Amino acid sequence: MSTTAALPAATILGYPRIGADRELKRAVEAYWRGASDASTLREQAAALRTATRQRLTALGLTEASSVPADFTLYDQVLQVTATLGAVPARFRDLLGADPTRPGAVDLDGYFTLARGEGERPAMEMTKWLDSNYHYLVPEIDEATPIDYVETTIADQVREAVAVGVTPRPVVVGPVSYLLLSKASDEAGEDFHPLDRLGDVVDAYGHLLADLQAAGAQWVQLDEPALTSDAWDVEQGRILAAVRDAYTWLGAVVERPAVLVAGTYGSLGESLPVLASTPVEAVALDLVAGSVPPAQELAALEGKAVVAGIVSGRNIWRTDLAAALDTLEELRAALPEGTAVSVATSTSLQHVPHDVERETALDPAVRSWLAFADQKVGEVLTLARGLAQGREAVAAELARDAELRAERAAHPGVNRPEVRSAVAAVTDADRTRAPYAERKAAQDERLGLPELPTTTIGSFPQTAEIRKARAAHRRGELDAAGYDAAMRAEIARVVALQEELGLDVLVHGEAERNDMVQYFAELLDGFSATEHGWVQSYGSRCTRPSILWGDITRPAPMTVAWSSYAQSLTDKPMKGMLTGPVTIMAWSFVRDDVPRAQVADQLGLALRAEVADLEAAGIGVVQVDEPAIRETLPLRREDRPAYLEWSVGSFRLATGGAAPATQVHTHLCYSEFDVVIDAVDHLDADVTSIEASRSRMDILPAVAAHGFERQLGPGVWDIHSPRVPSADECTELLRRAVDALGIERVWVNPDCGLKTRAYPETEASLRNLVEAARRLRP
Ligand code: MET
Ligand SMILES: [Zn+2]
Repeated sequence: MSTTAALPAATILGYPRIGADRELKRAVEAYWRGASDASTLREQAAALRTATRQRLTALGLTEASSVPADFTLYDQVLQVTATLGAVPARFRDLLGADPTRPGAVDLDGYFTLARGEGERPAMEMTKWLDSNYHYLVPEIDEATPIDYVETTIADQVREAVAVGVTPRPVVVGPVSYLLLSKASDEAGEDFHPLDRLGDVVDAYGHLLADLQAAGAQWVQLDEPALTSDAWDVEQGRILAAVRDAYTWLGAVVERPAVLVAGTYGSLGESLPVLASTPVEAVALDLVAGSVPPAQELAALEGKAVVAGIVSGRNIWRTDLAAALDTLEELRAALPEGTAVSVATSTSLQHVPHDVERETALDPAVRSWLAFADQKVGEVLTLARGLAQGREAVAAELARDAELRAERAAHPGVNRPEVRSAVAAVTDADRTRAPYAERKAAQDERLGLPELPTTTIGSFPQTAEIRKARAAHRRGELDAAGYDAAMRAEIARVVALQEELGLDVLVHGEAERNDMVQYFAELLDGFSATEHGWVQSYGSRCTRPSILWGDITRPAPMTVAWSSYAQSLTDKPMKGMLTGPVTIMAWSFVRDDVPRAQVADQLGLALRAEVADLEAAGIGVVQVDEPAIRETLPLRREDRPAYLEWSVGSFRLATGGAAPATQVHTHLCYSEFDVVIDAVDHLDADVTSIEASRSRMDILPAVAAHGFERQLGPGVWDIHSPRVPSADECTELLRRAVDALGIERVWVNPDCGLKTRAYPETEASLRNLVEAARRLRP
């Protein structure tokens, strides 16, 4: 590297890829269906990139290297896997599909990695840090090919340069890539993906050279994994990896300047290590993290600093005055003359595009929000304020202060009756009768056999259900017609469960489009958006609700459906609620009160719902908390406080239930072992978890922990259309019985059935019931 171009004064660390109207989703899904061909898809993707570049330029990101080049057709981690040709052994034949690019997958191969094919399961998907985005987990072993084999990332740079824009390519950095990987099934006993750091860094060296050749002046290497200290490898080894990787990459002769981005939290001990390497700039997340101590900042002498001060995670306007305070504090603590750029804290991929389009939203609420495009404006404003002084942005500061005051004074934001109800909560409200007493009362009331069978709640969402919901939304089906359609569906699902011989029935959740949105629409304090889509994974998007006010429950939310369902059967009907933590995790949550306050407000609303279900004669209530694991803080020291309020809110929701009411909870896609203690503290009578894919591996840990209540480790992996045989279910169940004792085991699938079709649902449930019967004494 000869000369380093200055970093732009304002930039963003990434931008949503899916398109303001989900163009990418439509384009790739049409391709998958065979409704378009590869060249059409490539053209559509290029058009989307062009539109994004033009949009960002029009919004004011006009300096060289201020527009990120971070596009990928599916996932940013998979993009690195493709770039390195680092595919799992079961997909190796896909390498070399394109003779012009030896060792690389082609377009179809890229999608096959993500989606699987025939007997070959897709690469595993898991949550990206503590966000709702899912990435594809690389599977690495001693023999995984790792090389610089494909040029998609550099091609994006060339494409932009050709139209006069110098973009800043964004790539997941080498250390995070390996920390986010898992050892493949073929790996040796002691292998850790970090063992391959040298090969990965070597490949990145070639990538950097190609980016330089393509015309990039800067490259951004995202190292979000460095802001967590909860990896399965010692911190010292991670720090050594950081030092080695960036010392080595710094020595690459032909390369752009390197910006290492520490996103989703503070870099902590990684910061001094990065400071000791030749990288040209470091990005700090000042939203999830904080301004580092002065002596660490002093070590950054000679490097540029990117200050991530506008949240890439939430949808609230930035408090501009407070942000300027932080930026000035940072600048004052840095060595004299350090260049400070203003940026978002993370990529904006977690937020929707443009709040201006939300014309149906209450204008007051809308005025408090900033989506991706508004955040670009905030970054530019703050950069101007930092460079020229507050007077230069006086109008923006005044407007922001005004909106902030309006928000604080809005009657829905602060409801005294809600605040005092939360303040009046006591420990007793979060405490049920001792388990032994509950167990006796529930056994007597429910009279269930040993190894009781149940499902997790939802039944397949058929085309008819979706049609009825859509017609109702469009006003073509009136409330009575919609109600009748849902009741007919409930009756069908109840009859099916009776025929299958299940013991605890569900109403099937036909009326729910989504397990969080359903409640958000019925509670006060939430708003929905029309266009607020964010990428969840691949082509899948969600439209999170906005939780902006104090929460109240104007009317019962589930009682009519559950009691209708109960009226159709003598078997116990399970009422079905979504827990406070999951409602929060899958919504955009207000930033003006502590999360513990919000959680307790939700807890109280759900507590009232539980009471109404009980009053309607429902004897079993399930409160789903699948998200309790995914919002676990990235740093261990922050976890106890989180678990305290999150567990507390669940207990508030369920703590009023009578001893004879059986409380269930359900967790899925979770590494159950890390939260086992917290789950134990939920004090649910029955907990269902995901366990079939891991062949019940979790059970010894559960048994060792001394988790004493009932557990339903899933015996059917509902994420796949495969029907497990009765033998297979029996075998899994036998393991569960051996580990836990027959009196504690429930028999259920891994998760809800709403994404499944009826044929495999019926066949699988039949086998599941059969397995329980075989093992009953
Ligand atoms: C993601 S957990 C899903 C739980 C919900 N009760 C269902 O069955 O769909
Ligand atoms: Zn689930």
